Amino acid sequence: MSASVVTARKVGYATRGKVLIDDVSLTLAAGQLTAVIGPNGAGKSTLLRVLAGELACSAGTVHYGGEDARTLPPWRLAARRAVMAQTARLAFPFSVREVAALGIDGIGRGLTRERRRAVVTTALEKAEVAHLADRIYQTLSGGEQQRVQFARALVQLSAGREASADQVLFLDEPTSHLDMSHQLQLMDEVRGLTASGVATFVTIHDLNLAAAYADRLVVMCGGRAVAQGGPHEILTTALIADVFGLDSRIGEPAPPGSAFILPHAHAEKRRSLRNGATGA
Ligand SMILES: Nc1ncnc2c1ncn2[C@@H]1O[C@H](COP(=O)(O)OP(=O)(O)OP(=O)(O)O)[C@@H](O)[C@H]1O
Repeated sequence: MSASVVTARKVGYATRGKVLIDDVSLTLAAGQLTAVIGPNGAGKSTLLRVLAGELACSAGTVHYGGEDARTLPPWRLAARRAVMAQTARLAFPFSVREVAALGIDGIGRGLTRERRRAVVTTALEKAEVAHLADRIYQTLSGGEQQRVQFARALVQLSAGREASADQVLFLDEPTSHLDMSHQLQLMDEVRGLTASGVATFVTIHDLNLAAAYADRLVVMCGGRAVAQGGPHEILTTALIADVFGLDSRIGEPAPPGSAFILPHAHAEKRRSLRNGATGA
C-alpha cells in the first residue's frame, strides 16, 4: 500500500457561523491521483484549501506525515506541497518567467542561480508556455495564464524536493480555461508527477477527465464527502443523478461520428432548441 502523505480526520471548516465542509476524512497517498467532483458550492475548493493548510480547520485534524498542518512552519509546508489556485490575479506587470519563479520564493535559497533558472525553464516547458517566457503575464489569455500557474506550482515542487521527498500537489480546477488538447496535456503531466511518487489532488468538473485520470474519487455534496473510491465503483448513474440533480437517465448514445456522450438534461435542451423551442 502507498504511504500516506496527508491524512484528514473528521475535518470541518466553518466561517461566520456557516459550515462549509463537515466531517470529511480522507488520505492522500504517495503515487495516487485523487480527484474531487461535485456540484458548484459543494465545498471542493474549501476542502482543498483546508488540506493544503491555507485554511485552519475548525474541527478535526490535517496531518502531513506525523505533523499537524497547523503547526508546520510556512517554509516547511511550502516545501511539502504546492497549490495551483482557481484564480490568480497579479497587481504588477510580471513576466511569465518571473511568475513561474515565484514558486521558488522562500524555499529555493539553497539553489544556485543556474539551478533556479533550469528549474523554471523545465517547468515552463512542461506547462507548454516556454515560448511565452518574456511576455507580461496580464497580457496572456485565460488558458495561457492557467498554464503559467501550473508552471509556478511545478517550480515550487521541484525547489521543495530538496527539502522533502513526501510531496503533494493541489490543483483547483486546473483545466477550467484549457482547450481539449491542453486539458489532456496538463493531466498527463499530473499523471507523470503522480507516477514519480507525488500525491496529487485535483478538483474538477469534467467527470470524463476525472474517470480517465484519477486513481481515487471523492464526491462532495453539501460540504460532505458523500462517496469515495475508485472511479468505476463511484461513478454510477444513480450517484451522478443524485449528486448533480440530473434526470436519472444520464447519458444518451452519442450521435454517429461524435466522441461525446451528452448528459440527458442537456440533450433534452438541445433537442428542444433544434425543434425551434426557446429552450428556456
Ligand atoms: N469566505 C466565505 N464566506 C462564506 N461562504 C463561503 C466562503 N467561501 C466559500 N463560501 C461558500 O461555501 C460554499 C463552498 O464553496 P467552495 O468554493 O468550496 O465550493 P466548490 O465546490 O469549490 O464550488 P465551485 O464548483 O463553484 O468552484 C459555497 O456555497 C460558497 O459560497
